[in-house]
Amino acid sequence: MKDTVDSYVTADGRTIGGVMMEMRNITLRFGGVKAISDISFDIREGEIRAIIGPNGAGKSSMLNVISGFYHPQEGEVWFRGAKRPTMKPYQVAQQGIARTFQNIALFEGMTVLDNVMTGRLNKMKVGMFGQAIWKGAAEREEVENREAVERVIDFLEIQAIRKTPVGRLPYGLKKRVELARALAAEPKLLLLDEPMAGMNVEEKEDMSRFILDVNDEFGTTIALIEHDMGVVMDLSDRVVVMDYGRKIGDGTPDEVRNNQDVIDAYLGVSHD
Ligand SMILES: Nc1ncnc2c1ncn2[C@@H]1O[C@H](COP(=O)(O)OP(=O)(O)OP(=O)(O)O)[C@@H](O)[C@H]1O
Repeated sequence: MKDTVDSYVTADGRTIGGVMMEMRNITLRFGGVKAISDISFDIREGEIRAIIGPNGAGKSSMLNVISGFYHPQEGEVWFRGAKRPTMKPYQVAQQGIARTFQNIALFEGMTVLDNVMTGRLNKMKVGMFGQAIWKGAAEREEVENREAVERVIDFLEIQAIRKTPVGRLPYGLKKRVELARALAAEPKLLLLDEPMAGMNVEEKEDMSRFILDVNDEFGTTIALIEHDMGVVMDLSDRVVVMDYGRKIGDGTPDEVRNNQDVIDAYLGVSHD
């Protein structure tokens, strides 16, 4: 039903719009290894979309295709109604797609504030040369950047640590700073690679709340990979399930939970 309508309202009152991103028949190989085998799915405006699957299923590879780090040998990526040409990651970022990484990728020696500021780099239009010529424009841009960063810092409740070097923070807070950096780019689509990995229960609860709030208050579309099933089923509107590079399920959390192929994959039932 949901695949055929333009938009719908979720049980908790959020509006999910039309298709934002479409992966069509994506195949990605590394030498002889087929990391992704002919997979198609879409992500709708305003949606929280999860990609799940056992280890080595191809989830990170898929996120890397979306963010332009990997280029599939076959298939097409469509974004907001247009087929995307082969793009470099920074070009994908300029289209409004930001991401976090499975292993935290922050500058440990830099403060929280400066790390979050790096999320604005793809927004800077004036550049070094321009700064010398258009002083006014450069100053305006600087103010805009500062304001956007401060908004995110407030939103994610990390004011108290804004001057702290990231290397000194506990793991859960580093993950939150990474989210802040991605949000500073004001993305239309936010990709989260295992946002809860390595977190304790309380940290997971906090992160879940922030993800829901980002989606609700900024209207950001979110695609995430996550191993914690409880979290995935609570957070997501729809779930894609991968196994050995293939798509074995796609639907609401309830549909996926009751899908026999998915149950088999998680129980480790052998393949023919
Ligand atoms: N850069 C690469 N070079 C070669 N093989 C790769 C590369 N990246 C991924 N693979 C292979 O592609 C397959 C899918 O890996 P991928 O990391 O996408 O799976 P995953 O579902 O994200 O796994 P995990 O949950 O363990 O992170 C694996 O067999 C992996 O070894």
